[in-house]
Amino acid sequence: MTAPDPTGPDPTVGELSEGRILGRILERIGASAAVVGPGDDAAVLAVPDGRVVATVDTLVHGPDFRLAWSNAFDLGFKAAAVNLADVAAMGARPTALLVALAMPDDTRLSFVEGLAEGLRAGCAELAPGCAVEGGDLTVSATLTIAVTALGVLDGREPVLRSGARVGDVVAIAGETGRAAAGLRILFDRFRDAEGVPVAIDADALGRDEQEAVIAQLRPHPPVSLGPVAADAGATAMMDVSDGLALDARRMATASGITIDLHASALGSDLHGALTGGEDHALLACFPPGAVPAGFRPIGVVVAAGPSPVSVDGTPYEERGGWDPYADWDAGRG
Ligand SMILES: Nc1ncnc2c1ncn2[C@@H]1O[C@H](COP(=O)(O)OP(=O)(O)O)[C@@H](O)[C@H]1O
Ligand SMILES: Cc1ncc(C[n+]2csc(CCOP(=O)(O)OP(=O)(O)O)c2C)c(N)n1
Ligand SMILES: [Mg+2]
Repeated sequence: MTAPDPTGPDPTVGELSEGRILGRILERIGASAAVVGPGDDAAVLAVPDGRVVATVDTLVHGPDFRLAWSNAFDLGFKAAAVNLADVAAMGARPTALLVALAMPDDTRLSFVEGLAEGLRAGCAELAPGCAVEGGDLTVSATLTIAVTALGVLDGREPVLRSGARVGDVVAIAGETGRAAAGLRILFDRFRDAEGVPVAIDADALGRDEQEAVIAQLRPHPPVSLGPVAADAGATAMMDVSDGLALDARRMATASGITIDLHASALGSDLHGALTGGEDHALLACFPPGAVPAGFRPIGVVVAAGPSPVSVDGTPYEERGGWDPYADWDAGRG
């Protein structure tokens, strides 16, 4: 038990000390799985086969989330999920997160606690055995959550974007377009006359709409299927963060082939499935007959054609996904 804060039940971080905020975080992130966990100058992690998988993704208030729509728990969960998906997409098992938090000084302590709880829940649900093993705290005008994720390959070879071969089956695990449908609902329905985001009224949404909004705010990528795909012989893999067409183009370009997607495998909203990001589905290529349970075929790898991605043989020429520099409207709210 910590002593009550002298400043009242829910002080702002600006009324507290770094040590006190850190104490509240450490109480909530769960047990360390590291050789040395949080609290020293750095964490010490075991590396069973001598290789570390390492990635970082940042959530910034404005282009990545709005505080009217995301609560602290969901933000923590999402910050974990987007990074765990990148580790999984290498065929690896996530082992540790390092979390850098830059917060405005009027951020409530309860918000920091919610973030820590969301990070813990994201690890527990998506990558059991992975935990927050360290991080950093600082003050900033813009709330920013930068998560570094580390993972191990357990003797597997990493699955790169560049290994797809002509004749492979293109398959996906997870959703396509759901999170983007949720984001569209938020922008269309939960802003005021000036376009400023307002609180979500869940009762105003049908069940499918609620699920799409949850997919946006608290995505559940199929993290455990990354190693499964690697073990099944995946030749190439990546997570779909920006949009299927855009990310498939990155894979096709890296591999020097064309990915031909089958429209009939992508559901009734083809445009949404091709362009919607943030589901963090795992897109992978497998030799014919090797697609493991949890993945569904959505296309084939063909020889490099006029465009890196085609749909039912027709070159796909739109950008097909999110670009933070081109697409952010500069709003925060
Ligand atoms: N500032 C940077 N410095 C060095 N490498 C970077 C930087 N930003 C991105 N990268 C690398 O470029 C690649 C693509 O990045 P990104 O589009 O963020 O991938 P992802 O969608 O998997 O997060 C990754 O290998 C990433 O590590
Ligand atoms: C308020 C808000 N505006 C816009 C978006 C859309 N958006 C933000 S990040 C993103 C895609 C992934 O982000 P990026 O930084 O490119 O992650 P990475 O590809 O590095 O994983 C999308 C579609 C959003 N989620 N929330
Ligand atoms: Mg990234």
